[in-house]
Amino acid sequence: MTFRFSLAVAAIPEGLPIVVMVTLVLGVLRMAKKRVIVKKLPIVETLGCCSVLCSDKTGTLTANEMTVTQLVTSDGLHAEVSGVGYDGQGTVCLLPSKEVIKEFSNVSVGKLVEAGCVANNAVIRKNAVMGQPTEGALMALAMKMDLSDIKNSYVRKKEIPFSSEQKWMAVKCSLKTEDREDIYFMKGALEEVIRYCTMYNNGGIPLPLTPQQRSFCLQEEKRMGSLGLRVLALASGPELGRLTFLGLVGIIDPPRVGVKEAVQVLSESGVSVKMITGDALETALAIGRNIGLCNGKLKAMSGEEVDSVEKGELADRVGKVSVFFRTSPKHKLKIIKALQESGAIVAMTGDGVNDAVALKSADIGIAMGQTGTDVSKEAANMILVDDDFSAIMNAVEEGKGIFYNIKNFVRFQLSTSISALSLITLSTVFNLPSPLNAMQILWINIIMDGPPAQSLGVEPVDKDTLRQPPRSVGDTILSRALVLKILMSAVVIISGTLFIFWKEMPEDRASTPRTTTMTFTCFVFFDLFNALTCRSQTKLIFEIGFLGNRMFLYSILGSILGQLAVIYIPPLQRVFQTENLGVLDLLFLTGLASSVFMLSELLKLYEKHCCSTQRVQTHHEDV
Ligand SMILES: Nc1ncnc2c1ncn2[C@@H]1O[C@H](COP(=O)(O)OP(=O)(O)OP(=O)(O)O)[C@@H](O)[C@H]1O
Ligand SMILES: [Ca+2]
Repeated sequence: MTFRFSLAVAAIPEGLPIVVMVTLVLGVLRMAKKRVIVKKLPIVETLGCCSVLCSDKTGTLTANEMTVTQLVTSDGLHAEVSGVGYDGQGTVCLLPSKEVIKEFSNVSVGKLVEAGCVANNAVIRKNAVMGQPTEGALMALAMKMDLSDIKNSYVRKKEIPFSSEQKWMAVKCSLKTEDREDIYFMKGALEEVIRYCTMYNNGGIPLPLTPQQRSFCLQEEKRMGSLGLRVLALASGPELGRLTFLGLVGIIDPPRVGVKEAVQVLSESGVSVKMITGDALETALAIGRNIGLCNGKLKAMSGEEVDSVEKGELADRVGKVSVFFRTSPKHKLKIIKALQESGAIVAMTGDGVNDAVALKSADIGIAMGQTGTDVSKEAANMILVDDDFSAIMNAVEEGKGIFYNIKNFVRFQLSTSISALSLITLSTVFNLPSPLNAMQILWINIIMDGPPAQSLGVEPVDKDTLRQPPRSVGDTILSRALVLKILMSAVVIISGTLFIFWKEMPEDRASTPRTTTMTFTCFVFFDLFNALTCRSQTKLIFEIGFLGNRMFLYSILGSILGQLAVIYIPPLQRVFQTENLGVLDLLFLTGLASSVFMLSELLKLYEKHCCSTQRVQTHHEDV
């Protein structure tokens, strides 16, 4: 009895957690090859449930390579800026005259560019920016007008630094040469900057800022924004609250290559992509359309609105919104929490310090490896090494594939283990000699937990499975359908093996080496055929191809050779209590064992047929 009990223990698939772990680790390694670093193992599996991807705009969807392309002065002069990069190549031309402006040849443009250069912490050295790209763009503009040295004629006395909540920054300076009163230079979002202004610059002379003038600025901001430009307002004056408004600059930041395609694939596979940005509505919408967010049917919500909506109501509304604009870090957090409340599994990508909190609270935080800040990388649990947004798509597919593969080997291991346990139980109950001895059970155990199971974990997963919608977190691995399939395979294996056991049993009911060898080999063959059909839940073997998984082929081949060795090599025969079998015996066993494979393949065919007729029916109903 104790002997049988220990046999039963051996038949438990204790290798299951290890196989799951190894499969996850292999997944992480595969992802590393695709330039995605995963910091926590379970994230791989969570990716398959991801239903919403929130992305910060600047630096994630766009390249964060900022260039000023146009400007408007407060007195209504328009100018276009040519040249990209930071080498000072390019010109500023007034429109429509195309007159090239240098230094202060036009006072209004000169003052505007000067403010952008002085209220600035970026340094351009060897054609590269050190500091924020937005500020780098303003430095490059100053270089194009030969104004970049003007910063040195001021002494900076104080700085009110930029923050994503405040959305502006200012410096207090005095001229080095003259002993004049201090002067403030401010830059930031228009609606913030204009609150500190009482005057506007008109050809070098400050005039009171009238409502008409304000609405002109707003209109210009919208116009530039709808071209997808980030708009910054500039002002200067003796005191915050008594500033003179100088004008606006429009900064282009092109979408990253491949983002549009990635957004499309993600949407098709059921992940809805949302943009959360600190920029203004028009800019956000233009970029959103450009990258094909929500097929261009965009619904937007501002940070202010996020604040004003009741907590419960927010969860209902965020799902339908695809662009959040003028947000601060605390809004990003609120939006993610609301999405999670509505039942979504949320991934969030970001690059800045201001994204860190949101990255931490999302189910999957994704940071940019090259341009991202260290804080964001620390907070994230996944890093895109090359800042390649489309790598997220690969990672999500990997996540879905791994869950699918885990299901496959769980099916394989459980059906084997149930069969082995039942055989031992049945023989005990009916007081028969044990159909399998201890060494044989051990061998079966190795096959069950070892290479064949492991190789099911690396089965390449077909595109159809990857395009399926994200599974819900509540989905268990052991669904009812899967349990039924496991039981069905187990019943076939048990009946087949018992049949051989009965057939090979001599009259006196004392089992001989031939009896156990036949029963044992029968069970092992059943197991290998079972593994073959477990390679896919839905696809027939012809569809996935016999040679599709090299690891699997090797491990099955190894198992067959091992089995033959156990039967035919004398020293092993002694250990396993086996004896030689004839070719006909082997052929007969192969034929019998293939039944578990055939049956399961037929079931797949039947399910496919049902599925397609169902689809046709629903299609008819749709019509
Ligand atoms: N260096 C800066 N100085 C002054 N104002 C700035 C600066 N950088 C950005 N702004 C203003 O603040 C707004 C928000 O910028 P911020 O960098 O916080 O956005 P963000 O949340 O990082 O954007 P995204 O989510 O798109 O990356 C910008 O639209 C711009 O008007
Ligand atoms: Ca950013």
